[in-house]
This record gives sequence, structure tokens and C-alpha cells, in this order.
Amino acid sequence: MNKLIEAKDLNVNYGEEKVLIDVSFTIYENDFIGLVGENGSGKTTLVKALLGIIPSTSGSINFIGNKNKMTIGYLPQILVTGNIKFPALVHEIVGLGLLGNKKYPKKITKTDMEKIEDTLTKVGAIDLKNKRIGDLSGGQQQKVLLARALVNNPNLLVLDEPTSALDPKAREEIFDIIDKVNKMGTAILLVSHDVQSLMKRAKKIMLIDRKILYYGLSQDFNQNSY
Ligand SMILES: Nc1ncnc2c1ncn2[C@@H]1O[C@H](COP(=O)(O)OP(=O)(O)OP(=O)(O)O)[C@@H](O)[C@H]1O
Repeated sequence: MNKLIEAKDLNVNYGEEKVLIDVSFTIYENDFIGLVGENGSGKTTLVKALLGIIPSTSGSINFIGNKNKMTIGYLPQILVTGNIKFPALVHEIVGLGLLGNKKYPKKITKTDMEKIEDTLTKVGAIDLKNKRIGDLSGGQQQKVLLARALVNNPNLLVLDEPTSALDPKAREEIFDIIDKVNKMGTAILLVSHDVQSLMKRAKKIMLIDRKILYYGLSQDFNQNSY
């Protein structure tokens, strides 16, 4: 199995507070990692450091292979979006995932539209293509945001509590899509408080409390240590 990302002795401080301490880990192609830990243990900080949104105080994160080709899709912690009045259409929202890489003038081409449609099909939301995002249910909105994170065909998909605001049926649907995406070759890093569901789905568990307390196979993870 090929390595995708290697983090070595990562430290992140917010002022005086040490939030990540000597964190080292490797993510391989095709991994499905569940990232767990108590409130304030540093999960979101780890994700943000990985994405380059916040700088590390020391240590390194290496994207193995061709850095220019390495893409990470990111689905941030869910906002309560039930009452969005934003008039954007679903295909426009998904298209935003493609615009970041383009030079001005940024335009959606015919090929882009095909990618958007393929991705909406992948997440089971093609029938929503021309709907307004604000008219959708929470579960449907989350599928659309998932499509936006996937439209670039990333090597790694990072999800921060993607199902916490959803009902059990919508939650299982999102988990099913994530499973499918993983089987199609995208590595997954999923932050969740729902250790039970996570252990059923993720191949590996990473437990952190500022430091890494466990990183290994889900079946060997002792829930009592959480
Ligand atoms: N921008 C910031 N400035 C200062 N301190 C911060 C900042 N962001 C997070 N922290 C602190 O860093 C620690 C870790 O926060 P982080 O959000 O990474 O934890 P978490 O495990 O994701 O928590 P939760 O499960 O509640 O989302 C907390 O003590 C938090 O208060």
C-alpha cells in the first residue's frame, strides 16, 4: 500500500496552549480512518493543520509523491443550514469545488458540468441538480456539500462530524456514500463522536488527546480506553 501523507512530530500551539504534541502518523492510499477524542482534544486542529489552514509550530507534514497532484477534499463541521435562504442552485454549489483551481475568468465548462453531474450521481443527488440549496433537507444539503468536496476527485477526503446534525436514516445514507467513495479509491479521514458507528465503518481508529493515544486497526481498538 502506498503512503499518501506522513506527519512527523507535529506540534501546534495556540499562544501558550499546546494543542497538538509530537503527533506522528502515516495515511496510506485507501485508508479509512476514524479520528476520535473528547471535546477539546485537538481533532479539528489536527484536521486544519493537515489541510494547511493553520500553521504548525514545529514538525512536518509531507505529501508523498507528486505534491501538485495531491488533492484533499474537505467537508467542514456541519452548520445548521436548515434555514439557508441563499438562492444558489445545487449544481452551482458543487461547481464551487472546481473553481478554486481555475485562473480568472473562472467559468464552468461543459467538461466541468459533466464532472458535477457524475459527482452528484455518485452521492445519489442527481435529481437535486437544479434545486435551490435552501429548499433541501439537512441530509440532502449534506450530500450536496459532500459532492462539492468530491468533485475534484481528491486523494483524501476529510470530514469533520459530517452526520452530527442528521437523523439516523440520513446519517446511515451519508456513511454509505463515504464507504462507496472509499471503495472507489479515496482515502477517508472522518472525525466523529459516534465511536460505535465509526468502528463499524472505519478500518482504522486514531484516538487523540493532544497526543496520539491509539492509531491502529478498528477491530483492535478497545472502546473502554475512550
Ligand atoms: N483558534 C483558536 N485559538 C485558541 N485556542 C483554540 C482555537 N481553536 C481551538 N482552540 C483550543 O484548542 C483546543 C482543541 O480544540 P479543537 O477544536 O481542535 O478540539 P476538538 O477535539 O476538535 O473539539 P470538539 O470535539 O469540541 O470539536 C481547545 O482547548 C480549544 O479551546
